Amino acid sequence: MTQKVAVLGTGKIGEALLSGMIRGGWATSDLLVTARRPERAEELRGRYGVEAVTNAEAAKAADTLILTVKPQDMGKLLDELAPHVPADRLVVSGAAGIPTSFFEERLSPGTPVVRVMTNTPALVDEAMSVISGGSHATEDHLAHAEEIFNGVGKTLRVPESQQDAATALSGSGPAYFYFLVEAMTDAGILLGLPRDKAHDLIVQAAIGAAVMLRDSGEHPVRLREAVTSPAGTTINAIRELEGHGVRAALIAALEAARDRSRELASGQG
Ligand SMILES: NC(=O)C1=CN([C@@H]2O[C@H](COP(=O)(O)OP(=O)(O)OC[C@H]3O[C@@H](n4cnc5c(N)ncnc54)[C@H](O)[C@@H]3O)[C@@H](O)[C@H]2O)C=CC1
Ligand SMILES: O=C(O)[C@@H]1CCC=N1
Repeated sequence: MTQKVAVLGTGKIGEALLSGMIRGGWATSDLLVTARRPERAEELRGRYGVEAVTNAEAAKAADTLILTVKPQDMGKLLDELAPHVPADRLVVSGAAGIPTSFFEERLSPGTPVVRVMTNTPALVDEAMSVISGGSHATEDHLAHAEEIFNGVGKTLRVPESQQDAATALSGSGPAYFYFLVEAMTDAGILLGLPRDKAHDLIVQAAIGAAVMLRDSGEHPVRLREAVTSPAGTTINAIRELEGHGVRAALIAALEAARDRSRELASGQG
């Protein structure tokens, strides 16, 4: 069955998903987008050849509605959409924090809702998208959401109770790695390297480490031990990281991200 999919509120994440779906072979005639600003709608039309419509038109025309506005804008979007969404539409939320019950309470009784937390590597087909169904989502609805998000990377189903933790780990996760690269590039400058060289060294070390983590089947501890020679350089660095509480800082940071996701649950911000 051909399914028309609309991305509503096509900002950074919405565009990443849209571009991935087109790369993955979706016909642009099966895709719709909505945007708040007319210039943005025009930009998306020009860049991808997709039709840009109003939120109400998208609700009528598409079988699957993917809502990618900020959590704080979701209540307003649902107020606008609710009168136009028949109960047989699949509603997919990409927003942090907001539970499926928030949508179910505002849409026609029985509307299936799937919650997905993806991340920006969707732009390079390396997303991690974590998927949970609401109370009316069937196996078919979850499989359809997986089909869409598998096009931009990996997917994983979790109980909805784990979504705030997933948001802290993989949703926000890329930002932590960019932060580390930024900090380590500064260290390279302190050690006398030009910024561009420091950046290239750290980025390639990150890519190499990421591929080994994914493909070697080894535990991260084993991989780190293989780098850490007796009386060598690495152990001096590790001692500093432990001394500065970096492990504890990361645990606290992810806990704070999880807590913020919980706070966003009301859609008020
Ligand atoms: N940026 C990220 O790394 C990730 C973001 N998310 C979630 O994705 C959602 C979007 O985040 P971003 O793409 O970063 O934000 P963004 O601000 O780039 O995109 C949101 C877009 O929605 C539009 N919008 C707001 N209200 C609208 C309405 N009523 N009708 C049509 N368009 C409307 C805005 O103009 C904006 O272009 C958020 O809910 C966030 O929690 C999830 C995973 C990762
Ligand atoms: O920072 C945020 O709220 C969004 C959700 C996960 C990543 N970015």
